[in-house]
This record gives sequence, structure tokens and C-alpha cells, in this order.
Amino acid sequence: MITFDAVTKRFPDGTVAVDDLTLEAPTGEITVLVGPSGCGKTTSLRMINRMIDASEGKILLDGVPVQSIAPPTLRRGIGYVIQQAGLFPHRKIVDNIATVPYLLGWDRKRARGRAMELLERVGLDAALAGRYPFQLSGGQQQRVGVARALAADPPVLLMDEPFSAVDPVVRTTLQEELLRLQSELNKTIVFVTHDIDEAIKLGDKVAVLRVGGRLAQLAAPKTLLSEPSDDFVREFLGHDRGIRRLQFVSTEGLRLRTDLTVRQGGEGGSSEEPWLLVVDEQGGPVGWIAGARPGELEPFGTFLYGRDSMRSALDAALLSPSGCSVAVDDEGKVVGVATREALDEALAEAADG
Ligand SMILES: Nc1ncnc2c1ncn2[C@@H]1O[C@H](COP(=O)(O)OP(=O)(O)OP(=O)(O)O)[C@@H](O)[C@H]1O
Repeated sequence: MITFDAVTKRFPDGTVAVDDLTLEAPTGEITVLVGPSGCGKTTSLRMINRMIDASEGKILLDGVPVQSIAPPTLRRGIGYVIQQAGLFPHRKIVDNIATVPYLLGWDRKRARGRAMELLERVGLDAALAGRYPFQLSGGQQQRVGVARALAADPPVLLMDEPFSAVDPVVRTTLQEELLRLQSELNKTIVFVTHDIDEAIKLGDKVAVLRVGGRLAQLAAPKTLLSEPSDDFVREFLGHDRGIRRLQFVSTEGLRLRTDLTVRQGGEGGSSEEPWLLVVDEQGGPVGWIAGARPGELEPFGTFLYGRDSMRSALDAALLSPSGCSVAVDDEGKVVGVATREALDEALAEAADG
């Protein structure tokens, strides 16, 4: 666990970058620091590995003040990932990843072996090992940056806007990869971003900072969206807070109808229902047919029942003229149909809770 205990940073010119910050970043969780430019996110992060020293207060790593640990020792247990990866341009990818193992005195073979293992772990092809950073895309370089930070298997990972230099599509993939990695590795991660959507997606806890380096709110993403502590946090969260909150509402209890499906080839029968879902032999959805136009298949949207959020279920409904969303299982088989009425009930419940 990383603990900030009344930490203040005052630079020599008098700028107070961080003001009386108290927060905990629990072991094995992702804590995100988010806030507008200049609110002290980077300064806070760098005080953890002592690239910057606090002026007042204490930062504790599992109860031990970081100020009492020599920086090289401290940093051995802390991986650090920065924007644009910060790779060494004249070193091959494999040697970039092996940087810390080399510093720790590992022999070349072991260090490179570890680097190759990590290359695979972050989803990169082994063939990239012999390239130089300029021969990689921005997204690939960022993955190498993560691999390098993980090389000595540090329990703590500090990430400073690691994905902000890549395009939105690559960024989404990298975010998902980080969550996948974290589910395997359980590192204690402190992640800095100015992007509230990224914070909400990645954070187990999100700390919203305001300019002047003061903590505005520390909460789980769901709580942040439903109970922002003040106008500053509310504004920072943006306007579609209600919709975004639905991503934390489970589809587990969503009422499904199982009487609205019909086998492909057997759709000729008469039905009172305005819409029926055609499913193939394997039980997968094929399309909707309207009672009025039995010959035409209309598009459908699916969500993974119990796993995807209400936001996905609603999105799936909006993709279809039927207004219903199709609940599927892990294998893509139809479990049932959430009608407008069922979605409406679930939305009403979400609004209450
Ligand atoms: N060495 C320094 N000397 C004086 N002031 C500094 C120094 N480093 C940072 N600052 C100031 O401290 C404040 C916080 O800076 P910091 O880089 O921590 O903010 P940030 O939230 O990470 O910003 P951004 O999102 O723009 O990167 C800013 O006002 C900045 O100008």
C-alpha cells in the first residue's frame, strides 16, 4: 500500500504543486490520479519514487517512509512508465526491456530471456525484439514501455499518462491490455491521466485533484459518477454522467423473455408479437423479423448476459429497430431478449439506486 500522509510539495520558486494530500493507494489495485493540467498529478507520482522529494508530510510504502529508503533501492521495487514510452533509441527492443535486469547484474542470457517473456506478455510478436524503437508504432512502443517497467517484477508500477500519445483506437486497446495484465499480475498501480474516461475505465479508485494540488474527491468510479462531492468534480466528470454510470450497473437481474425467438427456416408461423428474433442452428442470433414484414431480416445488437453492463444492453437495443437487445452467453448463443419494458424497469431501478 502507498500512503500519502499530509504531503505538500513547494518548489523553490514558491509554487505549491501539491497541498496537504492524504490518500491511500491499496495493494494490488489501480489508483488513478486525475485532474486538470497543472493540478500536481505528476509531482505526486514522482514523489513516490523520490524523483521529487516532498516538502512536508510523509509518503509510506507498506508503512515505510520512502524518504528513509535510498532512491536506487526504492526504484528497484517501482516500475515507471511515461508518455511516449521514453525508450532508449539506440538500443534494440529486447535490450530496452532488459534495462533494469542488466542494472541489477543479471547475466545477459537471463535478462534477455526475461525480456522475451515480457514481450509476449504485453502482446507483442517476438520478431520485434531485434528492432529499434523508431521501427515500432506508437502503440507498440508504449507496450515495450510497460514491458520494461515490469522487467524486474516490481510490486509497484507508476504510470504517467502512458497512453496519451497514441490515437483513440490504440489507446482503448492498450487500456484493455493493461486491465488484462493487471488481472494476472495484481500490481499496486498509481496511474496519472487528465482524461476522466480513462480514469473511470481503469481505476479501482479515482482521486480527482484540483489546481493547487488539493484532493477534491477520492472514490470508486461508480461512486464518483453517482455522488460527485462538489461542483468542480461534477463539471470535471462531464455531462453524460448518468449514461456513463450505467456501465457499473449489472445486467444480471435484467428480465429476459425466451418466447420471442424462432428457428431459422421456421419463421413462417403466425405470431402476435411485433418482433421475433431468428436464431440459427447453433442458437446464435441471425436477425429480427417484423410481424408486418416477415421476409426481411433487421439488424440486432447483443450483450453478454450478466457480464456486460446496462450501458451495453441499452446500446444493443439502440442498434435494432426492434428496440430490444439480445442477451447472449459466452459462446454467442441467445439466452433471451430484453424488451423495452424490461430495459425500462432496469433503468428505473438504476436511477433509484
Ligand atoms: N520544478 C518546478 N518548479 C516550479 N514549479 C513547478 C515545477 N514542476 C512543476 N511545477 C508546477 O507545479 C504544478 C503542478 O505540476 P505537475 O506537473 O505536477 O502537474 P500535472 O497535474 O501533472 O500537469 P499536466 O497534466 O499538465 O502534466 C504546476 O503549476 C507546475 O507549473
